[in-house]
Amino acid sequence: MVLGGSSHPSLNAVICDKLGIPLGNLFPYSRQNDIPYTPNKTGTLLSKAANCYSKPDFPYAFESKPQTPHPDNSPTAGFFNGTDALHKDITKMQLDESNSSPTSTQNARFASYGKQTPKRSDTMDSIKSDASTGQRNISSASMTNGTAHENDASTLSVLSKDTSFQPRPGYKQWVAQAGKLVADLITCAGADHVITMELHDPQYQGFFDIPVDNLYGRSTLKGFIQNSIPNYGQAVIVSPDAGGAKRASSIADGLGMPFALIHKERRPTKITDRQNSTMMLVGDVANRTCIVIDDLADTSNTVTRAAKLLKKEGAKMVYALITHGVLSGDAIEKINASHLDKVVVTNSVPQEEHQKRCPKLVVLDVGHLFAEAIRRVHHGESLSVLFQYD
Ligand SMILES: O=P(O)(O)OC[C@H]1O[C@H](OP(=O)(O)OP(=O)(O)O)[C@H](O)[C@@H]1O
Repeated sequence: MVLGGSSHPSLNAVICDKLGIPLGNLFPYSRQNDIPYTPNKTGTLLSKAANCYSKPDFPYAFESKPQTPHPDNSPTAGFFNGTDALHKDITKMQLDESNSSPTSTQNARFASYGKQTPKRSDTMDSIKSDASTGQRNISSASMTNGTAHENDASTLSVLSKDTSFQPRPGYKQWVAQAGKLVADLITCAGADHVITMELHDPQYQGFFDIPVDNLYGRSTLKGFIQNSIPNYGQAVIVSPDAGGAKRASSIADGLGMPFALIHKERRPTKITDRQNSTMMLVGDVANRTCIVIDDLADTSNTVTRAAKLLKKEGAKMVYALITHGVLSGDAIEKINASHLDKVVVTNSVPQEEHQKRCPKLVVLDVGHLFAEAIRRVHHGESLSVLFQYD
């Protein structure tokens, strides 16, 4: 399945058709909402939506039924679900084995789990004590004696019984629950491998219990800078917020270009204060071309406000290079009216309609990256070559 891939419909369809795999979709759920899961909490992005959740006639609730996988209910949560299921299998096989002597290699293997587990209480204790101090030293503990599958058995035992998540009083979860839920749904639906592009945070690969290959759009964006921006060596790469600084600075380092950072503060006290959140520039952009790099533009507030600030600070031209051009709501109108001179996006999101309405929009194709990744996965080849330019 291709996720977050080229959304050029015909291209995706051709890739999937040729390889005999189903066509996937975007994974926009990895960006967390900007409020904790408390309906009456005043937040920023989704506050208005959150307030309407508390109205009695509103048809949806934050907590879905059945409940969203969550560390508090570990039997349904992704990783623990897997280990629980495996643990149950092992226990069942142990019971079977106690009724009849093992006749196959597999039965003999699982029988050894049962025999070894009691002897490993010292190792389990050490893991338990490590967990209580916030450190999991499972790998080193499990290598102290025994074979790999013996270690697996005791580790599974510990994970499913002893390390269930205990929230501290007052602890608020800041997790993209929708992202975890959708990852679990995809896995439950039968996917055994996921290919994504530029997850908002690479850590979101951990939402999945199956292998994930997260591709990057940076090589494509770098190619545009080198081939289409005149005198790009004199330009400045700008990150519009601290969260994207690593992404933008890696491009600046790779091309030997200077780097500037905009500090975006999104901590208003009231819903209506959101537009007043402040942006401050660190770096010199006067009389230079600025290239704003970001992973996504949704409302396009971030890039349009960045462009306004950069022009105010003396920038000659402002390009925005964005991997995922979601461009929802009135984003296109904002871009048209903004100080941005050009907005460059990839076709990880369909751009045909956006292009008709936005003369500043340039679209780069990333279909070949997905095609190569799929080909390599299909033939069991390494994917690392696809990341070497990042
Ligand atoms: O077009 P917009 O609606 O303004 O959204 C785009 C911004 O949102 C994301 O960052 P976010 O605000 O989530 O902060 P982070 O990078 O620190 O996670 C993303 O990295 C962009 O900067």
